Amino acid sequence: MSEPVLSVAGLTRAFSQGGETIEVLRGVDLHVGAGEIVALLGPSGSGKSTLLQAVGLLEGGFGGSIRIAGEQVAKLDSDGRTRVRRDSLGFVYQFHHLLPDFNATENVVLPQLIRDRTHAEANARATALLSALGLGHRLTHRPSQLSGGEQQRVAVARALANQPALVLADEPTGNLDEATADVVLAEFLRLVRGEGSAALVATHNERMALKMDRVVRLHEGRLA
Ligand SMILES: Nc1ncnc2c1ncn2[C@@H]1O[C@H](COP(=O)(O)OP(=O)(O)OP(=O)(O)O)[C@@H](O)[C@H]1O
Repeated sequence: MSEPVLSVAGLTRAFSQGGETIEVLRGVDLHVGAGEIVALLGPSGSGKSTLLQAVGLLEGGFGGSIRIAGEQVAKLDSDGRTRVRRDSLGFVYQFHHLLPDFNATENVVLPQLIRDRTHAEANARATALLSALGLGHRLTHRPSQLSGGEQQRVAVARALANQPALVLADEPTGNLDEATADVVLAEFLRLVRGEGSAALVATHNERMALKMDRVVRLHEGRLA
């Protein structure tokens, strides 16, 4: 069997707050295979975002082991973390975090230029991804000129722009009404599968979680 895209072992994270220590992650073990889409389910405050931030190398202060695409990344310095995020990871958040002064295409082009693609290559890929998400008619709209669902589709295209081995998504449809959320999630899953990426998707929505390949549940700081 090929090595998992993500292997987390004994992951811990505690926060000190007002003289009290809150142990949010108490030894999380998790493996995500190549191309596998895993739902990370848990109630509010159970530590889903904390886990995604650790795996996304966005936060320090955790203990344990994290391997991404075969590389131990838990102890990398800032340059190393930036490299892994750029080369192996894509991110989708509840709120899109698109660059407001750039249009839809440009938001998907920019991360590719950091990977040394030519402008023509990056533009072609951005157009293909956005068109696959039904945004072929919105390529030059800025985020403020797009609906919430359209903005999230652009964020999905941006996350997949560099063909990441692993997409980390934190409540990717949490800001959308139920009907729009269903459509955007279906498109997200179709595109991630089509691209062959793996994904770890945090949600508190059981119904959405069941549309993914596997569900893991965060409970009292561990995965069940
Ligand atoms: N910087 C911090 N300092 C202190 N406590 C924190 C910090 N960040 C998170 N926590 C606490 O850790 C717990 C887990 O938070 P986290 O955001 O990971 O939960 P979550 O499962 O993503 O919740 P939600 O579904 O509401 O987004 C919460 O009780 C939160 O208050």
